[in-house]
Order: sequence, then structure tokens, then C-alpha cells
Amino acid sequence: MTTLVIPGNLELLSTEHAGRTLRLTTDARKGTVVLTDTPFCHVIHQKFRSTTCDLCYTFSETDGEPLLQACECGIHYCSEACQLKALPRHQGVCGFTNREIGGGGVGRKKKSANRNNKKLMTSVNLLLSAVSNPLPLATLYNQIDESSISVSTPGKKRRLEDSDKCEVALKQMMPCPLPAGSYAHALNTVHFNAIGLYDAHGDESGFLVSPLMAMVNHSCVPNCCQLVVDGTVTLTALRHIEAGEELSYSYVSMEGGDRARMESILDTWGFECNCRRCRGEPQAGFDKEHVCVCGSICLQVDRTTSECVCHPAKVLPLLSKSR
Ligand SMILES: C[S@@+](CC[C@H](N)C(=O)[O-])C[C@H]1O[C@@H](n2cnc3c(N)ncnc32)[C@H](O)[C@@H]1O
Repeated sequence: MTTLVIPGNLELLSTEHAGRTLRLTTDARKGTVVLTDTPFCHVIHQKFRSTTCDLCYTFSETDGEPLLQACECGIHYCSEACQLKALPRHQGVCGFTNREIGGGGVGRKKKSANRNNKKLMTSVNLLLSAVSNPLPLATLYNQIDESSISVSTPGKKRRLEDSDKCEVALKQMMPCPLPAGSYAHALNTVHFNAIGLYDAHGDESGFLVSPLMAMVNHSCVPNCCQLVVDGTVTLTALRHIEAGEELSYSYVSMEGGDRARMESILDTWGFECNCRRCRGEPQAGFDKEHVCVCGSICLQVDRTTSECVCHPAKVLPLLSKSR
């Protein structure tokens, strides 16, 4: 297995409370891009495929210049250059990304069964995209590490046990060269490392997995914000970060208050957050900043429109910091 290449200003370490984590070895000023990373798999939700480039994720309004269509499977590209570059990968996923998972999910009620089915489908499509990547499969295996299931991740443990039971079904469903016994684990890996993609209106248009960014842990009082720009995932310092500090960004939206946020973390990411904000401790230095709905403390806020750096094209209701 090839090892993950960590840039010189970063260090990968293991923590008891949250598994692996990345920390800085040098100070970083507010506004510095501390990490850039190239995704190795992604899935664009079906509804967004005609308006989102399947290579660089450029979003194009339907009333604007139409995107080039790649083929009947519904995947589009913004330029011939993107289409050409994506060809080797496209051949791997073409025709498979719309497959239905039989049985309608595992939940008791129809609604939750559909939700489960949709989540599973997204993860399967992500995994298909991962194994279609001409990059070595080792990139995916780097993400598979039991030690990342820390004591604070009860949901993750449960999900791993559940999907172990459907290993055989998954193997039949996915035309991918994964070794026997690793399908369910790989599926969970993409699920728990997926980063949301958003269109210009801030609506979720898909997911991607990026090898280095997958090592960055969550905090509800993050020191960075994560953005996807021109197909590259970036992490930007929201304040001065000292050498030795762990990097973090918020995995969830801050919309809906503390309870909704904590539930969303457990449901989507499988862990119980124990940050200052979740413990209800005072947050020094937090009051002077605006908190965006994505959880980031905004660097640039246009006072007239409330546009922020995290969601440049979306006018956001900025939240109050007081709990
Ligand atoms: C994107 S991965 C981050 C890297 C992960 N620590 C690893 O070792 O692979 C997300 C997972 O990390 C863990 N995690 C991230 N932030 C956490 C936090 N604040 N507290 C506890 N666990 C956390 C959870 O298991 C979560 O599902």
C-alpha cells in the first residue's frame, strides 16, 4: 500500500477521542489556505447532473450556456477539455450511477426506508467512482482504518456492523475489484469521509471524498473553513493558527441550533461531538465574528447582502453566536 503523502507543513497523528487528525507544524495567518487536496471520487446527485460539471464541479444555471452532455447516463461537463480528461473515469461509472438498490432500505417506515436507500445509493455511487479512478486503489485503502473508530463514534460502529451483514449483496451490486470481505468497510469509508458539494444557491449537489481532507476532524468552533473551488478542496484558516494546533472545520450546518447540530453530527457522522460549544462552555473571542450556516466563522461578510466566503453566491441569514 502506498502511504498518504502529507505536505511538509502538516503532521498526521492519532488521538484517542477522534482517531486520526492533521495538525500544522508552522503558524498560519488568518485567511491562509493551509491545505489543498484533489478529490479521488465524487457523485453528483441526479437532479444536478445537467447543471454541474462532472470533473471540476462548475455549476451552470440552466438558462445560461448549456453544459456539454457526455452521454445518455446524464453526466455533463462544462468543456470539451473536462470531458476528455474525465473519459477514463467516466467509462468506469457510466451506466451504473443510476442503479436502484433493491428492497427499499432497511427502515421500518417507508419514509425512513427511502432515506436509508438514498444514503446507501449515494455511498455505492461514491464507491463506484472511487474504484473507477485510475489512481491506485491504495488511496481508498488509506482511508480504511479501524483505529479511526474512536470511543466517541457509536453510530459508526453500529453502521459497520450493519453493513457487514450485506457484504454479499454489495459485491453483486458493484462491478469493482475490491478484495472479498472489504466491500462493506469500503462503503462505510466513503460514507464517513464524504464532503458535501453545493451549487451556487447553497443547495447540496453531490458528495466527494478527498484523501487528505478526510483526515481533518470536526469542531463546532472550527479554526478553518472548507471550500471546493474549481475541483480542488481547500481548507482556509479562519483565525491565526499556531504550530501544533489540530486543524478542524465544521462538518454540519449551524442552522437550527445546538440540539439539531448535535443530532445531525451523530446521525450523519456517527460520533458525539465534545467540543467547547457542545459542552456549553463560554467561547472566548467568538462574539465578534459572524457564524455562517455551514458552521464556519466567516472571514468576509458583505454587510449589505450577508454573503460570506463559504457560500459566495448565497445570501445567508448569519447566526447569532450566543447560545
Ligand atoms: C472525515 S473522518 C476524519 C478522520 C478520522 N479521524 C480518521 O481517523 O479517519 C470523520 C470521522 O472522524 C471522527 N471524528 C471527526 N471529528 C470528530 C470529533 N470532533 N470527535 C470525535 N470523532 C470525530 C468520526 O469517527 C468521524 O466519522
